[in-house]
Amino acid sequence: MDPAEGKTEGYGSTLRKGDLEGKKAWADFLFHNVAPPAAVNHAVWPESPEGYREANEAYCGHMLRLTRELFGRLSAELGLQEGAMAEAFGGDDVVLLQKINFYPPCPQPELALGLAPHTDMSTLTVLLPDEVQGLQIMSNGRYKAVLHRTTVSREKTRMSWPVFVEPPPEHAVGPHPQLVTDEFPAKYKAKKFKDYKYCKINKLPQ
Ligand SMILES: O=C(O)CCC(=O)C(=O)O
Ligand SMILES: [Fe+2]
Repeated sequence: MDPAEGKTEGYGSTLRKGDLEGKKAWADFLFHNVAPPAAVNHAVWPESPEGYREANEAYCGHMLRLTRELFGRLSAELGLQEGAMAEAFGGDDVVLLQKINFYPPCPQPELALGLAPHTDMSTLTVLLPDEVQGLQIMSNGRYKAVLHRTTVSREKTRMSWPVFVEPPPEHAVGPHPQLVTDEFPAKYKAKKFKDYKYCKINKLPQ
């Protein structure tokens, strides 16, 4: 994968990123789209374990239902119609990007982090962690991107399976018109999601 070039599928590692706050990043990961069907490239899905594809497709169906439910509730909470957020983020073309994080045991966990502090680029992230502690939520606020990072364990491998819910790349994202008023003017410019992602990955102003 090469996120800076817009290739967000495939295997990657934080190891090569060098130093962060005097610590080493210590994680491997795999990204691949699971929805919509037109965005799925099975060539980047792992061939093992057996049944991976079937399990993932079933999981994706549940994720789509959950996403619809969450969008409905989040819209209602903002005083919008139930379908407003789902529609604003691409309707049936919404992209589900599966990531699998692998944090091997690290002999000196105090000198390492799994993932450096970051906010996700997605509209929503649904995270399935295993039982090994590691996710640290660093700040919080309703509907704001949450800064978070992960740590590593001395003895245990940790894994996590976030699904990033994203608008389609060509889809324009920006403040919902019904939420822009004289009192609350637009804080962000509307732009294509792929352009937003490009700026975020390359740390360019939005
Ligand atoms: O491993 C975790 O618990 C979180 C992973 C994460 O933040 C990410 O992959 O963006
Ligand atoms: Fe994250």
